[in-house]
Amino acid sequence: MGASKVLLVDSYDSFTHNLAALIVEAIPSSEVYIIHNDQLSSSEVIESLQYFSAVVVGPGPGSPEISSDVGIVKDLWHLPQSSLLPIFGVCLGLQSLAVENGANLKRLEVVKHGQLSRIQHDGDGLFEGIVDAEVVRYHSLHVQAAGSAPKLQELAWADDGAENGGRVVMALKHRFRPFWAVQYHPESVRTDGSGLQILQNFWSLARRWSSDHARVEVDWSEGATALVGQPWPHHSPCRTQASQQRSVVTTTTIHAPHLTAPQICEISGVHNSPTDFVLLESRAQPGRYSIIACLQPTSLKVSHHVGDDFVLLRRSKHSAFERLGSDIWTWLAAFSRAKYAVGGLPNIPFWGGFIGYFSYEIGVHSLGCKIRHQGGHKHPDASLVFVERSIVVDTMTGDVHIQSIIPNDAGWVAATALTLRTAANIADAEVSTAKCDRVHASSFMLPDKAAYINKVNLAKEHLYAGESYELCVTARTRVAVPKSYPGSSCASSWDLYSTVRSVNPAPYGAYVRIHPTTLVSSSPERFLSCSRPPYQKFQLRPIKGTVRKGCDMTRERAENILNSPKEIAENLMIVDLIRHDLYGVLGKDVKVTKFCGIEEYQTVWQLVSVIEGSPHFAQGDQTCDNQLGWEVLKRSLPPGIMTGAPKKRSVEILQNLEDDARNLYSGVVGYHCVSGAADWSVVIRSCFKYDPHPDDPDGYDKDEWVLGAGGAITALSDAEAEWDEMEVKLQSVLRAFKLESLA
Ligand SMILES: C=C(O[C@@H]1C=C(C(=O)O)C=C[C@H]1O)C(=O)O
Ligand SMILES: NC(=O)CC[C@H](N)C(=O)O
Repeated sequence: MGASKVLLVDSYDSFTHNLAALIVEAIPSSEVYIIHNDQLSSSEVIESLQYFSAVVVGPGPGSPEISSDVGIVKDLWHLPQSSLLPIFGVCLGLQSLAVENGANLKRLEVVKHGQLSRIQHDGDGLFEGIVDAEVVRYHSLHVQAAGSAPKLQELAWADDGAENGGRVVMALKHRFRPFWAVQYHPESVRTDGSGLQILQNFWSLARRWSSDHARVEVDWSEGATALVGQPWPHHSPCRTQASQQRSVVTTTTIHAPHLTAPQICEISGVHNSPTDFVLLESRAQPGRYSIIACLQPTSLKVSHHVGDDFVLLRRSKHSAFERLGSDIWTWLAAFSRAKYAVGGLPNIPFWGGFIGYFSYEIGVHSLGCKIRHQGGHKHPDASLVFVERSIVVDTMTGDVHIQSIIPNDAGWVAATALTLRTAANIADAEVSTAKCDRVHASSFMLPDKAAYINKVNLAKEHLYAGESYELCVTARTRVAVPKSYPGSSCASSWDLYSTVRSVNPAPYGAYVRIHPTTLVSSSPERFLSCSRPPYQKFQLRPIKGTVRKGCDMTRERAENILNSPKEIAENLMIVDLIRHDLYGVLGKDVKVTKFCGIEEYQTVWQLVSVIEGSPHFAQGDQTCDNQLGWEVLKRSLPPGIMTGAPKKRSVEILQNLEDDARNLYSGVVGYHCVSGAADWSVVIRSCFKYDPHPDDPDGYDKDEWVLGAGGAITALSDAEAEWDEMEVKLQSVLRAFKLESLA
């Protein structure tokens, strides 16, 4: 017997792949095909139904009464008898079933986003074996079928008490057609075992209905693939020729526990501002390794603007444009594949490879959203250097590894090891000389409080209307700093980095000077990492939930605040979104290994979760493996913590709410090693600047540093408290600057 095929109709939600994973778990040997609700015409969808055993209609933003929000979903409930098949609806799916059958649609008084409820049911077959279910809800709208939709039967309810005037419908079935639906999210990680059970029960009911009606699916054909594509999960490995010659990494290790990464940077020429320089620094747990790129004039720099169909390649004074086959990600995957290297030390995460950043807008583009703020096109949205020589400091053991992937480069490795050994002897005797004075600024342009509060309130309106479950609203601050020239007393960008790392020590510090961009980052947050293949493990570490430290804020008080339903809900929504992102490429094996742990940082306490996954498909030969990290990155950007959920609609709303492009802020910075390992942090608690345009008269005496800060807004957010939270995050870097007195 072939696999049971299920068609999953996605309304651009960020939990769809979680539902796909649950379907595959619930239905033995099933295959799930996912289509967007506007991908095919109604008649095409109806034509495709003959190949499927059942349809699942997923959740989504918006309203079942708005045609563009539900697309062809609304037509599924009016299928001609000849095309009828079992359908299961989730959330927006239930609401559409209800509305199309005449039920009343209302707004909840108190919306439920990421909230847990116990449900009561009437013992109908859909709930067989489920006694006491605790389920996660993500909805602003709800339906009432009793009295208005005689063809529908209510099956389950949540008692919201005074909040929403008593019972809220949680499940429905059609009395005459094989349609069942739930208002809650069986696929959420916090829904109990009843989530799996409800899908299994649906499948039993569906089988029974199909057998009673002698319904048999038509054998799969190429025509079906042409309509609905490949089954989930869909992953597209790079097909370019792998290089026959593999580079071999040359490494020498010295033990130098007192030699810090910044000292090594200073020895390696960081003060020479016109050159490029890159440091990724771990200054706090859970970071461990610091990576210093030893760039040469011939090091390859790759940059790309969102929307362009080419990359700019620069080496020494030469530059060339190269056309992208399909997009920047496939270009990077192909390049990485050709540069596959072996023989580095197994414990060191980075042997050589790309280091750099991707802007927020590049992620927005990958999502298929139109970019509203054109600021993004003036500056590179991706800027990377290909690092062949590097120094990696293991902050735990004090070992310093000097490595090169250039053939016959043992001479450089040995000479650098000697230089560092000598420096280490001096460092043993001295304390670090790195400056950490606050940087003089000539002006600050801070976000306007009233405007920010207005945006928070507008965001809440979108949440009440069911457009989004959570929105990460952010604002920019601009700081003008007198320009530093050789010999001047003004602070350089490296001085600024030294100050930022001392006022806000962070696990994912970064100093990335790839002209025309300079980034100074002290991010607490890993976005995505993956270990070296084979047996790759991917990890995301979202932080959601922030409490400011201070003398009145004990750990116990912070824990009480962070363990509140509001903060947990904020984090849960992102955990579910990230599971969806990872499931999208990896398929089955995605796990939440930590849920809402409390972690302490320099100025804040944060709620942190960890989601991990491994590819369940064969990864092919080793050289091919080193590019899967690019695909996972592409399909996970922009970071969900910086958008909210569902991602696409939230990004669209945020682009309208915010006044300018986010650029590097909300993007990612990190590396992709030639071995296939990678680690990217979220660009927050950071600032960046661009070299002035030659026509900009102000650019010669001032640098403009841009800082972003914001926070997740939920329906439970208090606008004043959100402003305070944004300020706390902003201050983590803003306090590295000091406003010059005008006297
Ligand atoms: C938006 C920022 O931070 C993000 C938002 C958080 C929150 O809403 O609690 C916490 C950490 C980050 O994911 C920022 O620092 O600007
Ligand atoms: N999760 C969902 O499908 C939500 C449906 C609808 N947008 C609501 O908020 O009620």
